[in-house]
Amino acid sequence: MNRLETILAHKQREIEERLQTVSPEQLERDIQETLPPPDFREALRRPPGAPVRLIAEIKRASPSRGQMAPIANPIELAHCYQQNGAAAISVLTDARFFSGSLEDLRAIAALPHHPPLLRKDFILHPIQILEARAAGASAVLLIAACLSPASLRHLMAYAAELGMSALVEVHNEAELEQVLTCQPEIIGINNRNLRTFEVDPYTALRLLPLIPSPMIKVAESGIHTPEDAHRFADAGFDALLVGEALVTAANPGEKMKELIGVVE
Ligand SMILES: O=P(O)(O)OC[C@@H](O)[C@@H](O)c1c[nH]c2ccccc12
Repeated sequence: MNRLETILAHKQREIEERLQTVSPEQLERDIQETLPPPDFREALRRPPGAPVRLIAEIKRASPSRGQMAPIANPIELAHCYQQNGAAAISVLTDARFFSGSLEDLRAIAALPHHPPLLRKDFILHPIQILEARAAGASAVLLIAACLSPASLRHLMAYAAELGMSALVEVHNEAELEQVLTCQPEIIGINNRNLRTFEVDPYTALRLLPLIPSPMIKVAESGIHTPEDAHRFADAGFDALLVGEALVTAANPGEKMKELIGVVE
């Protein structure tokens, strides 16, 4: 099994357990009592001449890096991201491989005037989108490598029904071609191959010209230096998704300024 297959096998089991314990009706009632979440898509849109947007990620660990940062207080880190101009915050909610949780997301969603939150997980079933919305997320990640075109379309429609956005992630031309038939509003190009966890920073630059212009384009993974940020910003990406470089920085707020400060 490659790394992605191992993760997905585990995720299927986790979803089966969740379906035994959570009540969709209760989640729907909870949602009715909350305000609609802030608009993720609008937060990422970059008008001509404006600086590139930054999606700052809360990430403790990953299969490729192991434990990266303890992040004992995710609310404090989210607050720092908010103070330093994050357009949105990505919260890894997978526990087994990334040491995250839906609790992290819920706690951050309680911050006043927080930026839109993305549930970053391996989403295979609508219950995960319902849980994300109930926890306060504005958006979910949908990974083309994990989903058939039919299930991608179904999950995108369900997110829209709940007033949420979907960040649809691709890693190569074939995935992009499939995904474009579903007409997503936001496409993320992951420089990291989830089957091997290797990063090739040219992936996003190579695929960018193949994306029709009204779609919002996000470059993901392996962005560490101002030069990296500059390269993707100049190429025309609306937003950059950055995890490791921020969570391992001695001063994540300074690191954010360093990354977005260099782009005009
Ligand atoms: O830590 P990095 O290299 O800055 O990467 C962030 C983000 O792109 C990465 O966490 C990610 C992108 N797509 C994913 C899918 C699943 C898990 C994680 C990811």
